[in-house]
Amino acid sequence: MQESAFRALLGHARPHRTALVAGAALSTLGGVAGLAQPLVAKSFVEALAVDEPVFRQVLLLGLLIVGGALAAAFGGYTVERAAESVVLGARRRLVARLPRLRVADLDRRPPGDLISRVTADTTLLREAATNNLVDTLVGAVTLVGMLVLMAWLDVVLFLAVLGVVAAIGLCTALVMPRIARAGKEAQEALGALGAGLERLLGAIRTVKASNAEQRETAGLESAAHGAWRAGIRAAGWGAVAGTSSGLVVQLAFLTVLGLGGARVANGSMSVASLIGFLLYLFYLVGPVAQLASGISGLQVGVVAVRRIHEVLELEPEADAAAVASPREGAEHLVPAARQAGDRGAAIAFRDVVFRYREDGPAVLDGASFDAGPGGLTAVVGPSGSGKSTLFALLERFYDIGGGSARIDGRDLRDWEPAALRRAIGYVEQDAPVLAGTLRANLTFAVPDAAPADIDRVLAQVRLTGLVDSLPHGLDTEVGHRGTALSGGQRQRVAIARALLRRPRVLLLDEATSQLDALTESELRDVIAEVAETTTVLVVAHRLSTVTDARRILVLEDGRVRAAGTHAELLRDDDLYRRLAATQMLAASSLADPVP
Ligand SMILES: Nc1ncnc2c1ncn2[C@@H]1O[C@H](COP(=O)(O)OP(=O)(O)OP(=O)(O)O)[C@@H](O)[C@H]1O
Repeated sequence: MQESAFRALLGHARPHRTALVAGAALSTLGGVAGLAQPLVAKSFVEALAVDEPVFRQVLLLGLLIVGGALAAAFGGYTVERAAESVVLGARRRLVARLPRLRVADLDRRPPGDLISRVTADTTLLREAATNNLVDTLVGAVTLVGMLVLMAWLDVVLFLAVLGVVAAIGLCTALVMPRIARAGKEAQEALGALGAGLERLLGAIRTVKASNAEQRETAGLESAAHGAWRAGIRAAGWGAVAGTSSGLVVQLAFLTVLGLGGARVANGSMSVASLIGFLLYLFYLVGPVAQLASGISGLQVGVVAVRRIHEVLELEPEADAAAVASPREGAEHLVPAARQAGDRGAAIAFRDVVFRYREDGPAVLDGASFDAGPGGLTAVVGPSGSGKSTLFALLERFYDIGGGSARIDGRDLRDWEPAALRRAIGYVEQDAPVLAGTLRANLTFAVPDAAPADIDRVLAQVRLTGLVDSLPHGLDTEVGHRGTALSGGQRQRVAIARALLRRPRVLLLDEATSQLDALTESELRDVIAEVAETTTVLVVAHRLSTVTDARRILVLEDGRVRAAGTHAELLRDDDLYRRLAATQMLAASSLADPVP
């Protein structure tokens, strides 16, 4: 995994290799120009002393100063630019992938942690895939070059130095995994911090109402402390690596001095070679330090890359864009192909079994029913009996585990999820409204909706009055999660959004629970009208809203235990009778009174 993560890290740098090499070369050139300046300055002073013309030296010095500064600046800029591009590349891949991940995979990961992978981990990647990589490569190449020159100067001393380099390698090998572990813990703690923040801010009213600010803050502080502790540990191990390699180089210096002195004394080495050798050793400190810092940065980068690739490697759903031109046979599910006289899709579930987790309980346990084409089918049953799960399966948020589920005779698993969803209007249980304008929310599924269609659905959901009263009409901002709207208004926006799609299947999950009785009854008429050309499935806790459904399915423990009209179920099904009795619906039509 370490190796494949390193390969993945190189993969992020590869598209920018030309810029990285050019930037590193320019920076080096800038450094060399700096080193040459004292020499020219010396020649300038010498020329002055003997009263010679100094024009050449002044020109050269000017060139070195300006050229060196420009090369260093441009080199630094080129590397930083490549670094930003590495981050951009990773973030673009992540943001393109995240919304296409399967709901089941997203369920298992807190959104805050995913956000931290897009923001914090990509930032770490920035240094690793550019500066740390350049440092490691330049350090390694310089080190090898110097070792070759040393071997050429004196083999015995070279072998002594080689022993020292091996000791540095050993130190590094021992310390680096610890730096990697600390880096991993720091990133995980940051992920936990993101997840905690998302939990806190996502339910801030409940947090305040429960006086839980302090408790929640304590959790966040502990995550922040975790990141701090791990960061400090990584810094400590980094210092150990740096210091021990420095010490080892000093040791090498003394060894070479002693051994070299002896070799010079017995005549097997010249003083000039010893001086040259010692100078190389002196210069070895730079590349060794560069290599150590490069490698320790790469350790942290590898952790970040691993976290990024954990997301990138998750299997995405089929690309929605690919479904814009539907596969052969899928055309009839695309709304544009909705035929005149289309009555909606036919849904058939047979012995459907479904578990959220492989080792979890069967949430649907042999559910069978038929709905449509067209007509209103209501799904009722105790809380937790699997009603919302039925809708999630129809949307292919999850795939069924057993039995068969078909739409228009075709197995759900054979539909491209995106094509399937184009045919369905879905109003979730808590009717989410997104930050943005009212118009953006309404046309979310049909961005090019005609104004007349928007007006039509607004009238259907009884929102025309609200829109007229708003200062900016449809262009009014609804706030984060639609907080500027009331619960009932949010539900109506969500219903309007689904209706605008002119779906073949309309799924309403407790979609009118927050409406006043009058508006709810008006919407019931609209839904009845829609049901003439659309297969409508409604989940309702309040049975009063579904008594006139063509068919009512009674769900219990993941099974459809009974199906029929309100009157039939009152007559034949105990559970339905009990549900109806608690809502005082049974009085007029109950043949067999509730015990
Ligand atoms: N994403 C999920 N991961 C794991 N279990 C889940 C998930 N969603 C629902 N469940 C479980 O599946 C069961 C059925 O849930 P579902 O939401 O379908 O019930 P429901 O009939 O719609 O309930 P309610 O009327 O309260 O909305 C519940 O026991 C619930 O805990």
